[in-house]
Amino acid sequence: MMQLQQFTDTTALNQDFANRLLALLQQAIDERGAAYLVVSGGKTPQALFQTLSQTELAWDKVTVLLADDRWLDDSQADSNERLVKATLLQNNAKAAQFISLYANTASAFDGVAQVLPRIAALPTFDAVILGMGEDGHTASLFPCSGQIKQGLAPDAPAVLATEPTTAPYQRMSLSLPRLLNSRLIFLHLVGSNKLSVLDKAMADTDVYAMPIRAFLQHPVANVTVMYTAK
Ligand SMILES: O=C1O[C@H](COP(=O)(O)O)[C@@H](O)[C@H](O)[C@H]1O
Repeated sequence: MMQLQQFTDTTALNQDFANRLLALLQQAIDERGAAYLVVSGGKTPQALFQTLSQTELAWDKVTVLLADDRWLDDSQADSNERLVKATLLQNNAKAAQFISLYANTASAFDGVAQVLPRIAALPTFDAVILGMGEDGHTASLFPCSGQIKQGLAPDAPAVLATEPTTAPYQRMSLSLPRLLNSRLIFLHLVGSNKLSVLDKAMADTDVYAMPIRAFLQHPVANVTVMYTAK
């Protein structure tokens, strides 16, 4: 199931999105003394992260982790961890805990044994913010990868290594069932090309061709799409 929220521009979207996230995180802190926020990397969320980092919240009670990362250490420009540290974990949000999806092993496949225990025992997330590529990938669940059936399986482990053939770097990605284990799921889209991809995703049901469908068309999960054209 999917609900589309459209905004006039990124400023309006980011303000509304930050307010929604704050309310969710505050509710989680009030109810269980801790909150869990899963974010995506790439270009789309950078301005949202900067807005969020300045908000008033007991950030020391918030744990932040990525939905996926490229198999790069955080000194590398394309590391999602580097992006989150430079934009979200700043200002007030500097106090948040961060769980890395990276380990210093030669390949992501070798790193799974180290990363899996960090994620597998976490409770239900409070909010997951997904991104989407133009091929319909989300997190690092790529349609072109040999691991896509494993990543979308209902009994998949919490994390898996993936190797896209149409994008650079091996990846570490949370799986479909681990990402679905969240109180709320958002899909963050900026640009009319992403709206066209969303339309294509809603027009068919083959999840292996466009993995974002597994979230948008899930029979129980409710995904809120936060969209602006510019
Ligand atoms: O490779 C990735 O791509 C997606 C989409 O990125 P964007 O630059 O189009 O916003 C992102 O959600 C994911 O975290 C990232 O690793």
